[in-house]
Amino acid sequence: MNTHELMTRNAEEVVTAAEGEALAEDPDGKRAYVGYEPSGVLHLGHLLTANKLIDLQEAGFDIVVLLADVHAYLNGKGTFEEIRETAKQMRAQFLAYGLDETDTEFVYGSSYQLEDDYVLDLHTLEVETTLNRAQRAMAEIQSDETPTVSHVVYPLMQALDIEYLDIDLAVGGLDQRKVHMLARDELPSLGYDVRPALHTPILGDLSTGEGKMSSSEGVTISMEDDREAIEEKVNDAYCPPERDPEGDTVNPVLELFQYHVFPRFDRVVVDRPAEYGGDLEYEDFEALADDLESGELHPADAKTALAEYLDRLIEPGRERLATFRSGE
Ligand SMILES: N[C@@H](Cc1ccc(O)cc1)C(=O)O
Repeated sequence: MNTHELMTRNAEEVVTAAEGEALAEDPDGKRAYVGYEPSGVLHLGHLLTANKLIDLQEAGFDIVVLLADVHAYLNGKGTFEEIRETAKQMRAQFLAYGLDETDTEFVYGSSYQLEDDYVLDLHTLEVETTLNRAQRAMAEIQSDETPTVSHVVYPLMQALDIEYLDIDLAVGGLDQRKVHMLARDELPSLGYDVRPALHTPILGDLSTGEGKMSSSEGVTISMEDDREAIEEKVNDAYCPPERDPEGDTVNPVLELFQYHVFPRFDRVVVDRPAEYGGDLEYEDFEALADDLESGELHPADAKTALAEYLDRLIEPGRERLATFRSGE
């Protein structure tokens, strides 16, 4: 896979596509980042963007993971001390998941977001941006409680992070799109460059294939889940035999293979007893999806394999989490 393919596989869009292409031509020394509000336990939502970071790392980008402690604080996620502690756990789980320690820079937001220059730039952005625009930027990030002033400061700080972390490519789920657009529109008013953004899709809920999968809404798989819990969730997952069911529904089992399993494994083996035709082997997602659609691969066998591969992916992070919890 060439650099541009690695960069764009499984991505929903790059804004703009032309800027993305230019970047892919020479990724050496270029910096890509994702920011995460610290959360104690990683779930598949975090891992989807982490997979993209691993792709970008392989393509030659330098990776920055922002542990967005101040943002979590602004978003009402606890006391500052709690958030800092959680951020440490999160970092350990990301490393265990497969981000290369020597090529990944972890930065705490609070290490630079409280400095004079940053805060003054923030105030300038506050003057430049309408309340309405800042609120719209937050619509898909902030949970449904009553918005507070902190919720409109939040996206402006996220925009500034791109400049202060010296980022060449901002990465995030599609829910970050409006913040990235705000950054593209407003950074030049401070004399800073416009940077491209890459967005990953938001996957459907495991049990229904509808809406969005996250820890707060619906069923997801997290690093807290043991093999049994993963099997249970995957077994209960919606898995229609046809590939593209009508409307907004997706096949979550296929999505998990596409976005989580195939990017991280060269080959997927589905165990099947000899009397049912023996093992099946896949080197790419399309072949597996075709077999599921044609009936060659039974949904129950696909689910058994999916649970096994997800378990393998999550295992190292789960162990780190257990070590953390036992106080080591
Ligand atoms: N907005 C991101 C967190 C984030 C914060 C600051 C950033 O610079 C980037 C990302 C989220 O929803 O989790």
